Amino acid sequence: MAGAEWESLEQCLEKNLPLADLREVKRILYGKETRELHLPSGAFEAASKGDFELRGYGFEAAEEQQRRPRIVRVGLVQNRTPLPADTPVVKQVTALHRRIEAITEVAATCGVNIICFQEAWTMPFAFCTRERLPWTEFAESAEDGPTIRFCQELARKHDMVVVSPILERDAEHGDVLWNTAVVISNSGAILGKTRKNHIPRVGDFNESTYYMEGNLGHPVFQTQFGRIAVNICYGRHHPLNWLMYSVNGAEIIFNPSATVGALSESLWPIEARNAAIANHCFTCAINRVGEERFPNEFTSGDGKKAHRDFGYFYGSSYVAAPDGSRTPGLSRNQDGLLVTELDLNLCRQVNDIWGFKMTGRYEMYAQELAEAVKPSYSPNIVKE
Ligand SMILES: NC(=O)NCCC(=O)O
Repeated sequence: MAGAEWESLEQCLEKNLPLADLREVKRILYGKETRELHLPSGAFEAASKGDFELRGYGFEAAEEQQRRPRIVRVGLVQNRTPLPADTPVVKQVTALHRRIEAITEVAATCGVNIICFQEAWTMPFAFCTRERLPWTEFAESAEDGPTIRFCQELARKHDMVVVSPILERDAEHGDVLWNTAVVISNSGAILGKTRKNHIPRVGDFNESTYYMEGNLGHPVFQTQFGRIAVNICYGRHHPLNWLMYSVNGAEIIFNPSATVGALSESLWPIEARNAAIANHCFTCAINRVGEERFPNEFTSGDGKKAHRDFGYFYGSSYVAAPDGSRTPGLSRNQDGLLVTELDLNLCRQVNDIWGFKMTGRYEMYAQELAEAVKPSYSPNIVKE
């Protein structure tokens, strides 16, 4: 499996396909072409100086007579952990704060209204180790922890909604840990939090050692820029999880993730895009970048030799639209900021064309599912 030396699927296609073929391949792989967004030259200079990729795209919606366009700019941030995993905890968190502060600064100059960081962005993805210390020391309060206060400052300074996925320690309820995303309004007030509903038990993703399945359901947050929800990482494999955010009215669903190439890279371009299509909403898939090495070797009961690293986090963050089109991905090997302009009117417009909300048989599914989860259930298989 390719590591950092292979930059992206897009770059490979552009390099190797004749123009006419490239157009058709892109039409099928990405839907209709997304417009390149004009971003300030100073932003590109700052990105290049700060050693991260900056890309901008825009999705169009048709003009309506009775509604004005509902334009919003989202920023997706993917990044490496800047310091080795055995550096003292506070140093690692501080370095990540500085990195994100610099990228958010550039996002502000690009007019970003809502920014979302990657899953558990304040720490290395240490859940593979199943060790407690020092990794549980990265957990902090979702109400007044240092990262939340830092994000509140960012939100106020840049008039930006901030979606901050962290490892949460809930001191009010037995000091329990959760995999949480905190949504901070552009006023700086905490709008609320949402927790990861599904915990992976696959490969080295041994996250059930640290926290339980989320208990907050599928909240949707009304922001000044639209209704948003957060489906954290592994939740993207569960179509009903996406559906429930959409049932509650989400227009944009963020999917902050941490996943590696050998496990999921072929699923990555499909799942968030499919969710955008099926739910008539925008989806924003974000993945971290690079390799993270841990001080002690670990195994995961899969016959593989003991190892110290997780494999390759392949970045490739992208945004998908309700009409099935999507932006190209950020690179597989660099920190990056993807700025995307959305017209939220597209959600209803596509709903009116395809009508999945109208034709979905939710009552029938609800009844059948309510039966199927009963221990006495017998599957409806018709036999000769
Ligand atoms: N962080 C996380 O849930 N990763 C699981 C692997 C995957 O969903 O690709």
